[in-house]
Amino acid sequence: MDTNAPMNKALLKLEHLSMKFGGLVAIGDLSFEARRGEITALIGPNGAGKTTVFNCITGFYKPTEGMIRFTGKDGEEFLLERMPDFQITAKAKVARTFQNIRLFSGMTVLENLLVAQHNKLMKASGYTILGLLGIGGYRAASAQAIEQAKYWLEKAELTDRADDPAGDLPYGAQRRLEIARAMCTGPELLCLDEPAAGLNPRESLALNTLLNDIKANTGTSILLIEHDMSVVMEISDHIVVLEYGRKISDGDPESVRTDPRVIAAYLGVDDEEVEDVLTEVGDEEIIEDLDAGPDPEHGPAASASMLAGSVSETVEHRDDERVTVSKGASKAAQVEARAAKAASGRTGIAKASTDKASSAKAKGKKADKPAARAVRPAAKATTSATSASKGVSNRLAAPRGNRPDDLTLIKGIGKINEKKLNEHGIFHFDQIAEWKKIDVEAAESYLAFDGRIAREEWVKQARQLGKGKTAKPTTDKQRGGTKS
Ligand SMILES: Nc1ncnc2c1ncn2[C@@H]1O[C@H](COP(=O)(O)OP(=O)(O)OP(=O)(O)O)[C@@H](O)[C@H]1O
Repeated sequence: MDTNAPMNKALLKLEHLSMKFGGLVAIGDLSFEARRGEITALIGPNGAGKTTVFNCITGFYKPTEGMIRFTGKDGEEFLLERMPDFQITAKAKVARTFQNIRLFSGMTVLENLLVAQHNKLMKASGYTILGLLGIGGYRAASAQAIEQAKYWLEKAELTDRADDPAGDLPYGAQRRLEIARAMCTGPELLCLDEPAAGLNPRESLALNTLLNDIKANTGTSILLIEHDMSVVMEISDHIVVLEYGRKISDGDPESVRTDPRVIAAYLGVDDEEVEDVLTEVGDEEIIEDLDAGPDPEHGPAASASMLAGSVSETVEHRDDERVTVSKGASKAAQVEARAAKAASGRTGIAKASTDKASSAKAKGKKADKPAARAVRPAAKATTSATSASKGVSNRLAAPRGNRPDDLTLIKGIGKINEKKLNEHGIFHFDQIAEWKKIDVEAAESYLAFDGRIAREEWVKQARQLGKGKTAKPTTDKQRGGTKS
């Protein structure tokens, strides 16, 4: 692989990209670039449009507007939005992995890596039987393919499992195998869709090592969608943040993690992510202020952001569905509005936020939260609303024996979601372990998730955890019963 191509120059440039599904603007006027030799992360709350961006880059979707310019290492330019997906892989050398693992699970680990090089081998065979029998370049190409596979087996720490069926590997190892398989195609750009999803800390570390190794030694650039902030902040050179399909922040990890628009965009969506940002920023008062919702004096106007652009109040989604985005739903826009309003003498958003947080405290109450931010099809929302009104079927008034389980041991549940679950009468692993589809829908509704509980396999995790329970001290609130 060529590691001599000019580094830090734009390899991928998205220019005013938009993607609409019916009336739903999944991506709106998005521009950013990914530079050669760097790891660029694309982050944002659920439904922000990250996967849609990937699908446009890799040719799964044709964008409604805009350009995707890709400059190869020899200077050749490709307009990806005009190319069919197989050419994007073969000519521009863009490889990707998916949110859900897509390996040949019945094949061995090694076979998966060799199959990835099928196109290269077929080309070397000249598509003739003589070629396949070893005349011409096939033999050399096949030896090279094996070397390549061995190299990536080692890098992915999978040499010992080379002959095992891929489906038998632990989850984290399967993730690394997917990346190794993509690397066997010799990509210039590797697009990874949530590679750390469902990994334990040890597996996350192994993933970080692998990605850093790719960056340091191969010349392959990486575009990464990831919710795990420890991975994003640790390995990214450059982060682009989306909210409702608009770019709200773009910069290095340091500038992005302290950007109040970013913190705001994450609030109320995914408590783990919020907690991570909170920890990074270390200012509870800013968070309290952002969580307090729109400033009633200022009004939840359309975004004042040059970056975020306006958020439509109501958009249509295919013919039979309708999606509503609440007025003022963009929290990034709320932050900007407050920043603009900050009186003279205040030196920045942090000070403004602190002042407002103090005044909210002084009034002894917290402003209403803005309406739920998740954008989802009406049909689904209706089902969820029905389920939510019933609630989960096995809720309790209080934890049994005043000893709730530590639900944060379920990967995907942070302190905020645990609190919400407790408020809805869920305290124990066995309760979650028994959830049926309707219960999952009800829980998703009040946690404002869309498919995440199933994706993160909470029910399965709860079953396993139920076998070796971990209890934690009961709070007064929990002893006093629940709201639902
Ligand atoms: N094929 C499609 N048809 C209709 N709407 C779609 C389609 N694909 C995506 N969307 C909508 O576009 C919006 C952005 O979705 P997308 O999957 O890109 O978000 P995301 O940021 O990747 O979310 P997540 O983090 O949950 O994976 C969502 O409102 C989604 O419902």
